[in-house]
Amino acid sequence: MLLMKDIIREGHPTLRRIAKEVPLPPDPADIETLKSMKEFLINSQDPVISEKYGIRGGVGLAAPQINVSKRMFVMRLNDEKGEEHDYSFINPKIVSHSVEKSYLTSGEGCLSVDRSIPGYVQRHARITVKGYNEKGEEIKLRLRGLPAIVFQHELDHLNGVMFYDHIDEKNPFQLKEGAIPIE
Ligand SMILES: O=CN(O)C[C@@H](CC1CCCC1)C(=O)N1NCCC[C@H]1C(=O)Nc1ccccn1
Ligand code: NI
Repeated sequence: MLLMKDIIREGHPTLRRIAKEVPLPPDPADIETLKSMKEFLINSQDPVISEKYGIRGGVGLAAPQINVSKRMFVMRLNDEKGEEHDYSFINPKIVSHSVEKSYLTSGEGCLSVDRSIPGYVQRHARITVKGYNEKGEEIKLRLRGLPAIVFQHELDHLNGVMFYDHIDEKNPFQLKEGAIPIE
C-alpha cells in the first residue's frame, strides 16, 4: 500500500515535469497504479488507518506525486451538498471554463509540500472536463465548487505546476472581481 514515504516532495524534479499521455486502452500496470492511488486516498480519509500509518488526509492525488510521470490522477471528496465525487482520470483535459473564479477560503496545501503557504489560489469556478477512466471509457463532466478546485490542482501536477505558483507574492490575498469563496 502507498504511504507518505512514497510521495515525492518539492525539490524532486518529477514535480516540475510535464507528465506523458497514457496510451489507451490503459495497460494493467497503469490500472494498478490508479487503484493504489485511490486506495491511498481512502486510507488517508479513514481515521483509524490514517492514524496508524501517519497518512495526511487527501482529496486528490496525481501520479507524478508518486514519481510516475503519467497523465492520470484520482479524486475522492464530498461536495458542499454532501455528494460523493469519486473519480479516476486518465489523460484529463479542461474543454471549457467560466470566466468567474473561485478559491478555497483556507488557501491550498499539497501532500508534496511540507510547509504552509498563505494566500488565495484563484481557479476557474466552473469547468467542463474530459478524460478516460480505468476501463478506457470516455468521461465528460461539468464541475463546480470543491470538485472543480481539486480537478484543477491535480491537473496542475500533470503540467509541473504547484499551487503556490498561482499566489501573488506581493498581495497573496488579493481577489479578482466576483471571485466565489469556497469554505
Ligand atoms: O495533489 C494532491 N494533493 O496534494 C492533496 C491535496 C489536494 C487538495 C489541495 C487543495 C485542493 C486539492 C489535499 O487533499 N490536501 N493538501 C494538504 C492538506 C490536506 C489536503 C486537503 O486539502 N484536504 C481537504 C481540502 C478541502 C476539503 C477537505 N479536505
Ligand atoms: Ni498537490
